[in-house]
Amino acid sequence: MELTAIPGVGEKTAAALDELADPERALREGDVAALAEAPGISAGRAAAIARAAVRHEHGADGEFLATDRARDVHESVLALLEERTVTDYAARRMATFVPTGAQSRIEEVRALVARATGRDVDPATLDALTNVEPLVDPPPTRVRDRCLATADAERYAEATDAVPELSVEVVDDARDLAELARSYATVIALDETFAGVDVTGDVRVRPDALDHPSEVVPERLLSFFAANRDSLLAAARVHDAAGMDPPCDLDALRDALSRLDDDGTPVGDDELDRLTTAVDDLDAAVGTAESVANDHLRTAIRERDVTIEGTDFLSLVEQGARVDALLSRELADEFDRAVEKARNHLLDSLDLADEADLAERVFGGDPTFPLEHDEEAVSRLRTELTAARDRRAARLKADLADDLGALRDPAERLVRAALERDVELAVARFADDFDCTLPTVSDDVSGVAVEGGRSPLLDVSFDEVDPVDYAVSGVTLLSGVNSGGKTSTLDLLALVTILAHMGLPVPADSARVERVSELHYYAKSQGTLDAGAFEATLRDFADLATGTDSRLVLVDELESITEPGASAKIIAGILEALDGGDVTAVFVSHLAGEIRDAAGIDVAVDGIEAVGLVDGELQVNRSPVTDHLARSTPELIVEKLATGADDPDGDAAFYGRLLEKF
Ligand SMILES: Nc1ncnc2c1ncn2[C@@H]1O[C@H](COP(=O)(O)OP(=O)(O)OP(=O)(O)O)[C@@H](O)[C@H]1O
Repeated sequence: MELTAIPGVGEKTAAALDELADPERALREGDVAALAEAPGISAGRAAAIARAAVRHEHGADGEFLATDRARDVHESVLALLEERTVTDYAARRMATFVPTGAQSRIEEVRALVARATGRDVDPATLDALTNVEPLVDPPPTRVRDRCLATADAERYAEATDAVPELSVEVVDDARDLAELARSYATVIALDETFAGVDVTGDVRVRPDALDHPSEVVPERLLSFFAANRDSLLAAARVHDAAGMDPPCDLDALRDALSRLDDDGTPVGDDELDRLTTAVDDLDAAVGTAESVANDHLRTAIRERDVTIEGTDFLSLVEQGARVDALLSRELADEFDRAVEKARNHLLDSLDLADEADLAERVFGGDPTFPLEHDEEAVSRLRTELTAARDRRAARLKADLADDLGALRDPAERLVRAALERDVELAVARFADDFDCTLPTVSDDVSGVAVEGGRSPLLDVSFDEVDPVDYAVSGVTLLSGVNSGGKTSTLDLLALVTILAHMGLPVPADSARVERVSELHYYAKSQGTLDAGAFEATLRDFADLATGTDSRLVLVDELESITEPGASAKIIAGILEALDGGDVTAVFVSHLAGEIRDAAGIDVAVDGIEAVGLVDGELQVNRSPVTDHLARSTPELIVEKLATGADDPDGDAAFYGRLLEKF
């Protein structure tokens, strides 16, 4: 797909979208989360791009929603759908459901609806969905124990880009490599020319390293899974709860994730835990072991009677001979026992079975009091333990990355499927909550016909909405009492038409909708317009009258834009212009009779009829009666007064004369 061919996508946006791994897939599937990952593209903009891409792909670049009121009704529909989503992703994805006149797009969404309405909306799935989010790529973290090395400037730039986690060093020869091997635990040489060089240290020659970044930096894969763990586990739960076929073995995924902590370090390995604790606690354990030994010696010395020969005593006094000699002679056994206690403490407390030889060298030597550890032996032990810990961690990372590598693509699919399920469940809930059915949308239908239509956009609760039957085609005036439901009927027609062209089910027992390419819905003006606004409105209608696309036109009380006499003539003229075109037009008006009289064509007039006044309240039949000019509210009130009047020469005569005027 040529990205700049999508309306609204310029060179800059196209370049930003090109940064994505698979922009075409994201556009095709309306994956707004993926689109919003492109640099500088906000979530709102991503939705607008996805909408434009959908229309473009189906050859429907024109705007179906031609007026503000039409766009408002669409927004209200989206709000009802969004309210029924669990994830932000699905809420944003709803914005890609646009009405179009393109049959292929309508069919595409209807296929989704067919899948969705068969779904069981169970609480466990909805609950699991709360933690599903689109996967994120965490920013690269610096890895300091490894580096890449190359003698080639181009490879250097390539490596810096491909593996930002590692520092890339320029080397000229084996000597440089050897130098690096002293600073890094592992050096990965990228040039074939280094194959076979003999250098001390862990130097690997991997000319293909940049093609396998997860082998060079398994940390990348591990931090990806660590960062997305909650979402992946939740997506796995969604699959289980909803009985979906997962793209990978979920137990294997759970097992691999349980071996990873939040910063991407492998966990759950006893040997790594042992080595890590041993390194961390070494100094403290040596100190305690020393105290154990010295406590033993102190007690032994305190309890011992020492007999000292005269010569020894003299030598002590005269030559300052050390007491150690005495210790060695008199307390050799106790010293040995103290050393053993210290060694055992060190071995036991740090669990050093494998490093016993090195550990034992920490205590020993000539008897002294207090007993002191051998710092050099401690340092050797520390070096050995640290190296073993790092080797173990590296191996575990490599093993875990190996297991997770195979799960990387399935993980994407797992989360995407769960998020798409949220979209489907929201549609299913919408259809269920408002008793919807899939309408017929076809070129063979003329106009719109709704049976048992109940608009969820009314200002009364859905349970209290009276079902409306109405079929209309061609150019029609809709008359009726005040507050009878004329505007609500236009809203219902607009709602059904928009939903039908989105491919979605409609809140009615049944509906047949002509496939059109534009909806023009004009809301009632809030009062008489000034000359400029009046002129602008007439120009709008001139465009509408001269347009050639198939259209549904809904207009609410256009007469309120100017004085009644002029309005009737203007509306009659507009209806004449629309008549005979590829248009279904419904004009709500209180001047239906006057307009019909002024029009040079036969204009159909339907009416919402008040069946009477009960306790001052109008009783209304909400379904317009075809070919019927409904009586107005004033007429009904005058009629009521005439019926109730009792003085034939007084009020009854007056109301009677008034009534005759209607
Ligand atoms: N199908 C319906 N079921 C229940 N209540 C309805 C229905 N249609 C309309 N109403 C109620 O009637 C009220 C008035 O409806 P609406 O504004 O559509 O009448 P109207 O004929 O356009 O009035 P006006 O002539 O004053 O413009 C609505 O606010 C709603 O409360």
